[in-house]
Amino acid sequence: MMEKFLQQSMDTDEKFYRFEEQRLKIEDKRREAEHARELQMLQMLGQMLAGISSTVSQRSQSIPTSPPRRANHRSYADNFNYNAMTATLSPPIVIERSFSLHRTHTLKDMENIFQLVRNVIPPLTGKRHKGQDGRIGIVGGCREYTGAPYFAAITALKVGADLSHVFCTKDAATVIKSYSPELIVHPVLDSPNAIHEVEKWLPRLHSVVIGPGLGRDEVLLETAKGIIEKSKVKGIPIIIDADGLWLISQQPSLIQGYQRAILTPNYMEFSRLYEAMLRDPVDSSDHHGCVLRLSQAMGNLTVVQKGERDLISDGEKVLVCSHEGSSRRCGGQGDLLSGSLGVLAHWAFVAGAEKTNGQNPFLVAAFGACSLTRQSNHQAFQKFGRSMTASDMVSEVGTAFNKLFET
Ligand SMILES: NC(=O)C1=CN([C@@H]2O[C@H](COP(=O)(O)OP(=O)(O)OC[C@H]3O[C@@H](n4cnc5c(N)ncnc54)[C@H](OP(=O)(O)O)[C@@H]3O)[C@@H](O)[C@H]2O)[C@@H](O)CC1
Ligand SMILES: Nc1ncnc2c1ncn2[C@@H]1O[C@H](COP(=O)(O)OP(=O)(O)OP(=O)(O)O)[C@@H](O)[C@H]1O
Repeated sequence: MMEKFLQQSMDTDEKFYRFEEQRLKIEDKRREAEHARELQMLQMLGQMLAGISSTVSQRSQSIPTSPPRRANHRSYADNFNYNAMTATLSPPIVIERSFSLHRTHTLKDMENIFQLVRNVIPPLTGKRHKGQDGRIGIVGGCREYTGAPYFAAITALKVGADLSHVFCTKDAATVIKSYSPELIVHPVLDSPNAIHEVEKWLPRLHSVVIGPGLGRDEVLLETAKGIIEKSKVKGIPIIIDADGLWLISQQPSLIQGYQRAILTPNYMEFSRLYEAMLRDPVDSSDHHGCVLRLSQAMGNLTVVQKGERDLISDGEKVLVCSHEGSSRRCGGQGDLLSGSLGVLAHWAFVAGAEKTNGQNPFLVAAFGACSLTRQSNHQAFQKFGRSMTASDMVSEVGTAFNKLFET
């Protein structure tokens, strides 16, 4: 009976998406025209600012704050034609410095980054339709672990995604559905043509989070590998967490150099990856250097090293998120982080260079997700103390988000 229910639910989804695809095409055309207008205005603005920027640029060249920009940095915004805009506008010097946080960072620097996060959040207006603010896919959930994909997927919705899909094994699907009617659950990961089953959905997804509750079964890891490869071909932002990171530590080339990927290792996962890539143990006296080096070794993709302070690097800069959380370390906190990052990575990616002041959107997204996770932790701990669990944190996501980004 449950299978029949799941089939019906998939059929309904299928129908909905056919209609939605039509609507999206129309909406895309409208947005393209809008972007062209914006671009024209920005080019005019760029010309006006050209005189001022050349003076500031000359001054900034004497300040050795960060390594040179990656040659392909602009590719983040290619889809949206922002490369023309960044070529016209001068580099955002002030924010550039505030991002160079490997030595010192002030409250003002932090506020600048918070502001960039606020910039990428899509406004709530009556003009948008279901799906536009984010369709996120979570790949994970097996017989042992059903909580992790649930936490990630529900957090994505609470942050503001419109639709959250979980791709899990058959065993896990009914359980995850029973936690929440809000989630769309696909019991496909252990089916014979699992990769194809997930691939069908990829054109409709804005980002994928791979790993929460995936487990380490060889067949499932092979499927995850196939999904990563298909997602890369489509240029979808990929967040890799938990057992997804186990896979990457075995086969780093799978994601190496794909700069639309964000890795979110905890202490153990970081050590595994670092040793696999750098052939050295982690230097516990130089956390900043280690996260920077790992990102570089992976081809400058974004690495979020979770811990007492979250360190975020794209191989050029290191951001530190030490927003107050709590001393409670219940399982599932990393799943909230990866789920929220799924949404924020999409928002930052499509927001365009002017909203992130030309900075790597995934750094901005990661800083937002870390702050949000820690704020949710802090609020839940205030209420529940030692009995606080990840579900209590999920209940705080909405108010934490408002407090950080909408006040
Ligand atoms: N409700 C659910 O369904 C949940 C399911 N989850 C899912 O579980 C799966 C496995 O994930 P994982 O994190 O347990 O595996 P892994 O990385 O091998 O760590 C294992 C060992 O590493 C150590 N260790 C960890 N942190 C450390 C630190 N900071 N500092 C020092 N040591 C540290 C620690 O070792 P110990 O202290 O026991 O010696 C720990 O036992 C994965 O799919 C995940 O998504 C979770 O999301 C939770 C909620
Ligand atoms: N020692 C700490 N002090 C304060 N906050 C921490 C500490 N360690 C982790 N955190 C917070 O918890 C978040 C998740 O980190 P954690 O190391 O628990 O991930 P994880 O092990 O992958 O989680 P999960 O249990 O979901 O697998 C971090 O982003 C950070 O906000």
